[in-house]
Amino acid sequence: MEKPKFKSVVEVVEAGEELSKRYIYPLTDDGEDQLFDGSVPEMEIPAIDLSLALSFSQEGQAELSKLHSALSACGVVQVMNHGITEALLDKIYELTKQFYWLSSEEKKKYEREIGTYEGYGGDMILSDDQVLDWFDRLYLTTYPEDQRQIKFWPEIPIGFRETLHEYTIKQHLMVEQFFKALARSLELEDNCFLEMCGENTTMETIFNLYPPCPRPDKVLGVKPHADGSAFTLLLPDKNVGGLQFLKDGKWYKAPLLPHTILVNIGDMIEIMSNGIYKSPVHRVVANKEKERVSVATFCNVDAEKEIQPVDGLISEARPRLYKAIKDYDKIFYDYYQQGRRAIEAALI
Ligand SMILES: O=C(O)CCC(=O)C(=O)O
Ligand SMILES: [Fe+2]
Repeated sequence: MEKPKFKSVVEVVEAGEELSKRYIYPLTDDGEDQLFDGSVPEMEIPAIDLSLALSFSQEGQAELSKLHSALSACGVVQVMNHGITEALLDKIYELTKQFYWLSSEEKKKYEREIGTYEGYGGDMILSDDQVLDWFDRLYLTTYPEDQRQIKFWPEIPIGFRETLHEYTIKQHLMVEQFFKALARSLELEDNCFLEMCGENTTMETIFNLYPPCPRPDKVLGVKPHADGSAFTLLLPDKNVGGLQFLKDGKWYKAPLLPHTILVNIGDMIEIMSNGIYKSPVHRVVANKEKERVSVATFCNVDAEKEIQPVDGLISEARPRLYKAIKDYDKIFYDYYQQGRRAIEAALI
């Protein structure tokens, strides 16, 4: 159960208080962990033309092979030709920033309640010894429409609701295409994942703000985690870096990638693909001078559906890795806040 509210990071900053110990990461024996300052090597994230990948042409086949090798090696790609205009992506960034520039009083009209995700607030605190992440967020269910809680959708900045609605419709089309590309890249029927996910695939969009942090050497924007989604569409800040991925035990920073959408695999597709596609562990480091924003959309499996590795991806050479699992989101958050990977609970 969530503990009573701590302060939002913006409130901590505004009050000019000394940094609470609750944000400081304890030292571990692994010196690598302490490199929070962004001086890690840059990761190359392959670019995939989504429209071309689905085109039934030779070039399309090459694109699908590229997708396969990227997702089996590191679980993240930048997607181009996704059907969403640059202008719309720019508008989403802009409205996110404008929302966070509002007064605390205005933002609190959309404040989430203790023990629930939806709305504006800080990191959810599940235990007294949990190290807190340096972000504030606005968490909104966007799809299907009848699951929206409109009272949490900001009325100001003007246009926020309409633009998020438009973005959701466009994302939904892209999500269907991406599910098909995933299936095709694994030589499965186009609708294989879509059918397993159920008709009620849900989408949640999270608007993250990382204010400047006085101790970026000791505090993290977001602790290391893998996403519990099927996959995540991510718009990282166009100008301020901070996102890092763990690959073969080492951290790499994501390059700044204006105008593409990063898509990372989440635990659901790792399970359904029998571990062929990886749900990458990632984190966000804090920045001393600059604020950073990002907008992540989690595409989730219908909670009622049981998910498991697809038959066609199980063989003698590749035995089944995961059991059938339901209501994954219920166990996910507990594991997440302990810095553990929830997917371990699904391992055979
Ligand atoms: O801010 C980012 O770039 C990533 C955020 C993230 O990993 C998440 O919200 O799950
Ligand atoms: Fe994430």
